[in-house]
Amino acid sequence: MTDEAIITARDLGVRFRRNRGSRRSFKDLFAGRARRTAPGEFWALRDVGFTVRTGEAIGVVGRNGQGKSTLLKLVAGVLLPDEGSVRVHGGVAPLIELTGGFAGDLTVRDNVLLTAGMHGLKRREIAERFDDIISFAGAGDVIDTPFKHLSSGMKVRVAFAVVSQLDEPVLLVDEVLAVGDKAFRAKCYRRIEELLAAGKTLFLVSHNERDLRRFCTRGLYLDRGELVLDGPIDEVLERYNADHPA
Ligand SMILES: Nc1ncnc2c1ncn2[C@@H]1O[C@H](COP(=O)(O)OP(=O)(O)OP(=O)(O)O)[C@@H](O)[C@H]1O
Repeated sequence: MTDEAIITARDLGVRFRRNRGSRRSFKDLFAGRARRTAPGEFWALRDVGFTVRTGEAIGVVGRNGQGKSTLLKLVAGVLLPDEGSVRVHGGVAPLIELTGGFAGDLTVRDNVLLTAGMHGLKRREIAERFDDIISFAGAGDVIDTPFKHLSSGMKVRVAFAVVSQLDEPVLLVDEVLAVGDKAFRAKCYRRIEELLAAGKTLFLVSHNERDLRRFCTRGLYLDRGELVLDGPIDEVLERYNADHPA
């Protein structure tokens, strides 16, 4: 691990509406920052700040709906904060929703090519890694199948296989891995260990304590959108368990 900060998050806030699809009305766009929380709105995250050094492995814990996925989406840059900022020095390989940002109508092959290309892999590098990706996923039979027709488990297999082959320095893994079967999960965990050994930075959202202790050195505990504790993973889990006994 080096002392270099790879992620800096300051005063992060994300506001959602409880009962409407769209996050912002046209009128809101002109109301500016002075606008207070309107009725029906709530803060999914508020005043969240932390710094991550290269090579750290961070476990994000909290009950359902407390802002964990929202935080990962901010780090991935797929969601913009309403307050504060998050800066990542380098690219992010996100495995954060079942679809992994894949295009449902495109085939597995085209999704692999597109994702690898979007993350800056050269044509030759993609060609070299393509077979490994397909074989890691066990997706040889579905290469030309539209992604949307894959089973949930197979979607995750393909997404993990690609994301873990990108050269980005930061890897984000949401609970999606829980969908994979036991043998595939074991394979993913070995791959995550290799990536950590290679100096990558990891964010892992999980409700599985064993996984969190296995991979993570540090924990972020979110409750009602607030960062309750940022510390060594053992301390964070102890506090979380004390607050919410099974
Ligand atoms: N696009 C959205 N519009 C409105 N509310 C949302 C949106 N996305 C998330 N939320 C809400 O924000 C809160 C935080 O959600 P988030 O998915 O970050 O929780 P989480 O801690 O990851 O939960 P889980 O453990 O269940 O995955 C929840 O109340 C959720 O319903």
